[in-house]
Amino acid sequence: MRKIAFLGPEGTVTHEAAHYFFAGEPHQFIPYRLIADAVASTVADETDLSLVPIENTIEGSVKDSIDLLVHGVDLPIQAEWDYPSIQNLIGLRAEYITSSGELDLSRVKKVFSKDVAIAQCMDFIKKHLPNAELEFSSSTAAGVRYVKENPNEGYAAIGSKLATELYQTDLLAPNITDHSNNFTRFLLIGHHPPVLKPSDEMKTTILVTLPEDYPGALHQVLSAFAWRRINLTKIESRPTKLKLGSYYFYIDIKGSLDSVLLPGAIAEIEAIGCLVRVLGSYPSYSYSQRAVL
Ligand SMILES: O=C(O)C(=O)Cc1ccccc1
Repeated sequence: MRKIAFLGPEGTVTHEAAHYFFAGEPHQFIPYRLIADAVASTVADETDLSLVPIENTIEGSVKDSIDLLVHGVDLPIQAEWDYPSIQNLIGLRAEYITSSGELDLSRVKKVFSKDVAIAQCMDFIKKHLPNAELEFSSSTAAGVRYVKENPNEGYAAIGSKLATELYQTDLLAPNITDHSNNFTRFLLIGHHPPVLKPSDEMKTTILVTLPEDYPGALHQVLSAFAWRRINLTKIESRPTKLKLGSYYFYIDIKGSLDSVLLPGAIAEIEAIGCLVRVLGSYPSYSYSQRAVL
């Protein structure tokens, strides 16, 4: 049985996703206050693995997670999954029912949620919650729990159905995400992988630092992949934090490090003076491939 750390408290989107990915497996899921705390527990060997949200269809990268992988820790990526992150408006229904029995969301004074979740529901907030201040919480479930603990204040939260059930709150409006195909990609990181079924798709993630004063270096990096017809699925620059204008490139590549061409491409970019760190070479699973274990 693996111990898997996740952003808590119980009922976060990550927790819901963990239940889905590991359905039927007797793993122990352990909640942490921050993604950084979850990952630190894996570094300290208190947990075997961490499940971290890395990217979202609407909001883009979850920067805390990318920066942890880039700067904070040296844990290999073992797998990735796509999960539909459906957000809901959650609260205590009795606070919003009018004398004629209708739900009046204009009474919501404050809405609590994780920054990425709020960003996924901005259209709904603008249209249906005209009087609500926005307040960030450390996770969606932390917001739902807070709303439960503070009744009669006109508070509501954005979070998962699982959180609605766990904190005995009501679903004020289901599925309020701005686009119906809102997916979040999760990474499983750590040194002790569970047994995984093979996937048709493998990915490799590398971190590249360009040599200084080398005009066209990024072009050369990209062309090392291009002429070998290796597909890149993501490239993002993150500051090295060492000096202004200096960046790491976080690159997701379709294919395994064991494939014929990829080691050659990496050797070529190293030859021009780039530093390359491999963050992992791992199976990639779509939502429908849940039975991976
Ligand atoms: O706060 C949560 O519930 C999380 O797990 C982070 C998150 C938020 C929104 C989409 C995906 C993950």
